[in-house]
This record gives sequence, C-alpha cells and structure tokens, in this order.
Amino acid sequence: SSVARYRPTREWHLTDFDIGRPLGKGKFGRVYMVRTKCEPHYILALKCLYKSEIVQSRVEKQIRREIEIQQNLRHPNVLRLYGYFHDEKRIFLMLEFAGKGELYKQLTKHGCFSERRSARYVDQMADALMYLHAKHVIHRDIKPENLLLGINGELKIGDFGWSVHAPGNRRKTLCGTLDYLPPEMVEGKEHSEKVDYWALGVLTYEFICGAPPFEDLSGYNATYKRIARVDLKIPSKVSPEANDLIIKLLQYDPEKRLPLSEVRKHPWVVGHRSKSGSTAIR
Ligand SMILES: CC(C)NC(=O)[C@H]1CCC[C@H]1Nc1nc(Nc2ccc(C(=O)N(C)C3CCN(C)CC3)cc2)ncc1C(F)(F)F
Repeated sequence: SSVARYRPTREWHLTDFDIGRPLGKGKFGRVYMVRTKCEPHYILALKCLYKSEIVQSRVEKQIRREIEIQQNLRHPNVLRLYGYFHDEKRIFLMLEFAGKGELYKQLTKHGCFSERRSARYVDQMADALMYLHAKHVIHRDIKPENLLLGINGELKIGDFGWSVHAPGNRRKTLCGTLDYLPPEMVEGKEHSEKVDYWALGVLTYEFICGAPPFEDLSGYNATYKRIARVDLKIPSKVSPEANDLIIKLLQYDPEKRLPLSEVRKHPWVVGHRSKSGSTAIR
C-alpha cells in the first residue's frame, strides 16, 4: 500500500482552541495557555505575534528562521514548536506549554540558585546545546530570560530569535544586553558555535552569583571593556569546582573553551547529578 511519505501538519485555526489564561507578554505580542477543542485535549501555549509589529521592526526574516529552526528540533530541553497559522493581522505559534514558567522569574525571586540546582541546569543546557550544534544551529542568545521550566522543573530553551545556522557572522544589531556576548561578537568578528560555550559560562556564573560576571552598571562601554578584557572576578562563596568550570568556559580564545561534552563530565556537574535510577544494592 502506498504509505504517506509524510504527514502534512493539518491546517490549524484560532477556532480550534479554547483560550485560557494569559501567560504573559512576549516580544511581539501576548502568550496564552490554550486547549484544543476536540479530543485529545492538548494543552499548549499560543504565542500571538502582530504582523504590523514584525514588519515595523523588520524582523520577518528572523521570525521565519526562528520558526523554521524550532519546528525541526526535538529535544527534552528544547521547547517544541508544533506548528503555526495566521490570520490577516497576526501569526500564531503553537508552542509547548512549560508548566513551571519563566526561569528568570525564579532567579529574580530567589536572588541566586544553589550550586546543586545550578549544576543540574548547566548539565541540561550543555545537553541541549550539543544537540543544537550537532544540527549546526548556534543559539547566540542564551540567557535566563530565554529559558523556561517544565512541569518537573526541567529546563527548556524557549526562544530561537537569534539562532543561526553555523557559521554565523551576520552583524548582530547590538540591541538589548551585552552581558552574554563573547569578545569575538562584541568585536564584530566571525563567530562559531563556541559563542554558546561562552554564554554557558556566563549563565553558570549568573545562576550561582545572581548577576552576570561582566555586568557594569555604569553602562554599555564599561561592560564592553570588561568582556573584551575578560575582567572576571569570581566571589569566594563560589566552590572551587564551580570556579574551575566557569574559568574554563570564559576563555577569550574560542578554541580554548571547554567543549560541551567535557562540561557534562566536569566534577562539579557530575557531583550534583540527581541520584535517580535503580535502587539496586551496590
Ligand atoms: C522563552 C520566551 C522568551 N518567554 C516567553 O515566551 C514567555 C512570555 C510570556 C510567557 C512565556 N512563554 C511561555 N510560558 C509558558 N509557561 C508559563 C509561563 C508563565 C507562567 C507563570 O508564572 N504565570 C502564569 C504566573 C502565575 C502566577 N502569577 C502571579 C503570575 C504569572 C506559567 C507557565 N509556556 C510556554 C511559553 C512559550 F514560550 F511557549 F510561549
């Protein structure tokens, strides 16, 4: 029998969903918790983007790339994009619902995370980034604001607005925070997937210390200088193991940064891995 070579994603419309509570505001519109009207009732997050705003900010290409990239990704620490549809005014993204919300809100609420919690997030991030890099996708915008938490507290990369297919050297209009950018990007040089290694180091520092390492509240140029000089001061409260990992990721020379496979084997990460699994007598 002629097996369908591929199953086209069916056409979706707003009328297919019961709209639930608003989850918050995204970059170009609101996000709602929704449920499919027909069985089986899927719970999703519906991200509404206004075409007018997308055109005004001239980010159509970026949105198209974000959709194209995220739709083809399948990983437990990467938020699923199931499909999309549009009406005359808006584009609707059908995204996985992350049960425990936005990671940065937890970080703000707690100030900083324990080293155990931080190590588990770093392990999941390294796993997700290895998956992306194997598909030649560089994320380029790893930061707490882009991370969500699943119902079991697992980390999910939720935004692919700045990801590109490697190697990237598209001029990133330096909007928003510099804090996570590596020297080669703030210097506008060619960059590789190793920009995500640097960002993972910044993220590790921020989880444990509550602020990014090169933050300089006196402004953009001060932060720029601190990044370019890798002006890194690690507080004494940080354990020697965490300190070691942060230094190995925040290397000026991209080739010297610790590979992600080594991050997952690092004593700090392995030491804090959950002891789940069999209770067999050892
Ligand atoms: C990565 C990207 C940059 N970020 C975003 O897109 C943001 C923009 C707005 C929301 C979020 N987008 C998503 N959020 C969820 N889940 C979610 C969010 C918030 C809460 C929450 O804490 N409340 C409702 C609380 C409940 C308690 N009250 C007091 C405050 C609000 C609970 C669950 N799942 C999928 C998405 C996604 F990504 F698919 F759209």
